[in-house]
Amino acid sequence: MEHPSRRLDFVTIDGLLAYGECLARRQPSDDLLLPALPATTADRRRAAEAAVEAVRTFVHRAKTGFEDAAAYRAARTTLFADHCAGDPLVFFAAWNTCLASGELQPLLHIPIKTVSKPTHRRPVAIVPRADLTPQLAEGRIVLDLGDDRFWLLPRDLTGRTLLFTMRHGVSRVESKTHRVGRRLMNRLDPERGFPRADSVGAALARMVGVVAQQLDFLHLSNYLNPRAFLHFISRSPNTEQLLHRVVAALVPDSESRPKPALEPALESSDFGWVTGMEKTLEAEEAARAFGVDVKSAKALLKDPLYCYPGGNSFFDLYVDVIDGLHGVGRANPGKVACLYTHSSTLRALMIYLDARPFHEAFTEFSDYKESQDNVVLLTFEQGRLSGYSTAVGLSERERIAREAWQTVERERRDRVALKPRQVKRLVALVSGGDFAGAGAALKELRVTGNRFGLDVRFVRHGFLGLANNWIEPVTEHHTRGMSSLASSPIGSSRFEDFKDERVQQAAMKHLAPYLNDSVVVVLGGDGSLRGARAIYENFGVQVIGLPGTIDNNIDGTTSLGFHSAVALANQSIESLKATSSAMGSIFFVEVMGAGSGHLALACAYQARAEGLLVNEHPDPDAYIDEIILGTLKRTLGVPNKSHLFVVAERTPHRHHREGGVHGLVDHVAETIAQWPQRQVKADQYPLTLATKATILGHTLRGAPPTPEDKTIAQHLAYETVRRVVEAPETIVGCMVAYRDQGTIATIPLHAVAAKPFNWALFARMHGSEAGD
Ligand SMILES: Nc1ncnc2c1ncn2[C@@H]1O[C@H](COP(=O)(O)OP(=O)(O)OP(=O)(O)O)[C@@H](O)[C@H]1O
Ligand SMILES: O=P(O)(O)OC[C@H]1O[C@](O)(CO)[C@@H](O)[C@@H]1O
Repeated sequence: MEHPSRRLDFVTIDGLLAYGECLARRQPSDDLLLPALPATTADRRRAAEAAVEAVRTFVHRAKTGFEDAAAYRAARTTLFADHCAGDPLVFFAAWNTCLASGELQPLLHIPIKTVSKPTHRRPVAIVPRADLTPQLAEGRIVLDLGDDRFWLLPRDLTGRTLLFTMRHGVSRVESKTHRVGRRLMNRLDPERGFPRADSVGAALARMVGVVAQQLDFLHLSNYLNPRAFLHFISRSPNTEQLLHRVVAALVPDSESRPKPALEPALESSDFGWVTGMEKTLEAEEAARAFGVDVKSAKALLKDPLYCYPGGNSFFDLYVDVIDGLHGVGRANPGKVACLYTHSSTLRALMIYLDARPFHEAFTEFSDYKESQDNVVLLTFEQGRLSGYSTAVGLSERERIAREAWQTVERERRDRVALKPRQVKRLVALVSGGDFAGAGAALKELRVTGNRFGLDVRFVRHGFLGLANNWIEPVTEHHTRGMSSLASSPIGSSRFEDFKDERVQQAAMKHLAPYLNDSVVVVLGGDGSLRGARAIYENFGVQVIGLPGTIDNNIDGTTSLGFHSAVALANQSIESLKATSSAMGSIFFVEVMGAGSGHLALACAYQARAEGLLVNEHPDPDAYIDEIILGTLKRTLGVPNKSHLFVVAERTPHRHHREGGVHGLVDHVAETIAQWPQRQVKADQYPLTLATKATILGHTLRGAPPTPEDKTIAQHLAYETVRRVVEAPETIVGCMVAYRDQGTIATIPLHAVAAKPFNWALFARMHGSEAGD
């Protein structure tokens, strides 16, 4: 993520004041509740400059966290009233000046109870067919929603709340093109809004009806009685209009309309003086005020911490929504609550429910608009909100992704030429960075392959070997002792030319004799699996991929080499911890993983390292200053305490252009030397604290294979051979994945994706996980 101070260096107090004052002079209309125009203050500039310091203090104080959203709001109100003289423009200028210099970033991580994302797995509400396991279904009602998705409902509502969260659909002023927000009394569009609201109601009624039948059938008491539902709306008329349409569908014969309650958490964003403006006009106005192009101006307006003139930021709304919905859940146990709200509320909810950190999820859901999900189904249980999904069809994004997937998956199957028991030969190669366990996999491919009557060949040095025709027959004698060998006994390579289709074409000449009755097994990381996919899709080679990379960055599987790399790293880490605790020294251990921090996290977690610097971190400089130096400030000098930090290769920071441990050691040593506690007093002889870096680098790729890696390798290889012989249509064109407890699954090569970083574990390591 680019640092805000670089993107927003055009933002100045003068620019902010000029822009804010210009907007504050807009003529209000009847349906807009714009903030009052502040009195003209000659000293507004000076007041804003002074308030910048107060914003900094606010951010500093915020880092210690807040009990709830109300406490956060109160602190913000004090900042506004006491340090900005209650002038929204002074607040606007001071706040956004700090935003532009990057000083507000820590707010995205402040612990606010009930708003911090839980680090535990959430109870899921809606799951795709592929993920529906007996464990998930246990004790739940499983309802088929169509489209291969299932809704898991509790068998009774004791201690739980069901929340049906709906947005208004299409209103007269559309949030796609305009800043709508809580200050504009918006109504449903008569032509498009009413039918949309009716379809939301019909879909909900259908689902409620189906569940009720199932509850009847299961002899469970029906807690889905629409007459007993609670209804909550915002102040905007369109939410009440939606409520009436939905209730008409849920209880068609009802005489009396339910009385909804106003719920503040359902209010939309506060856009202050921008309310009602066209978004393009807003961006043009900002571009003019700051003297930049529209694209640059949008970078400011789209920032989640950007505070609208006279209004709030998206982050403020997020805090209110998440805290407020927990409140609704807590206050109504055993009930079903229908919540009628706005797109920004649902966006906040999606971001919260997504497992990724706020800033990543914020980007993912940035295009959350009219055409997307209309109903979010939630269960509040054990103090937490559960997973989500749509009830009215799929969201636009989901549908597109799903259709594309189905088409490609059909094409994968169409390309499988092998029939059961037709395969006669198996050709294997290892590609990309080498890894432990390759030997064990190759040996098992040879042994099981021969047992199933296959002629087995190995290619030396990966795709490079294909291009050079280094394909060799293999016998028992070649693989003797191979399973315990480190790295790849048949070599590997990075061969960038293979991305060129002409080079692939040339390699095909050498594979020609194998095209009819053979399977090619590619062992390697994500890049190698892309190479495998290329020859499958471009030339119809019958390919199977096996995951092998110390990075362990492929989703849905453990990759070969990972466990061995962690085991070897652990030996060095434990040695360094021992000497650290004896000598009081500080150690930074750099492990590989320039593109992904899974290896670094695993090494750091099992060794109980003091901290972990990875590429995925949104702000490594802040991590160095706050966590690494902060920890050392507390722990240096504690008797027998070790000080060891794991650093992923090339993690960028401002102390060296190569990142990683480079420059870090000097920076830490120099900073520590300045600390008062390190100043030597007369007659004192403190321990000399060395600060050192150890780069484990390629040693981890050549790690000896652990029993775990050898076992995984054998499972993967055995299943590869068995399935390609017996049911090739289930495995050709796929990566064979190793799941927990020895389960083997296949993932189409076109669906191989990056493994998300385990932020939950990261948070737990730092003692900052939320929850009970
Ligand atoms: N898009 C592609 N098309 C064809 N071949 C590719 C493609 N991407 C990668 N390859 C081939 O796979 C090789 C290995 O890829 P890469 O260097 O990304 O390593 P990797 O398999 O991801 O392993 P590691 O995790 O160790 O980096 C490349 O050198 C190239 O030969
Ligand atoms: O030294 P090389 O071969 O360029 O590879 C370095 C990369 O390979 C990996 O070790 C994966 O094999 C990455 O962690 C690392 O960034």
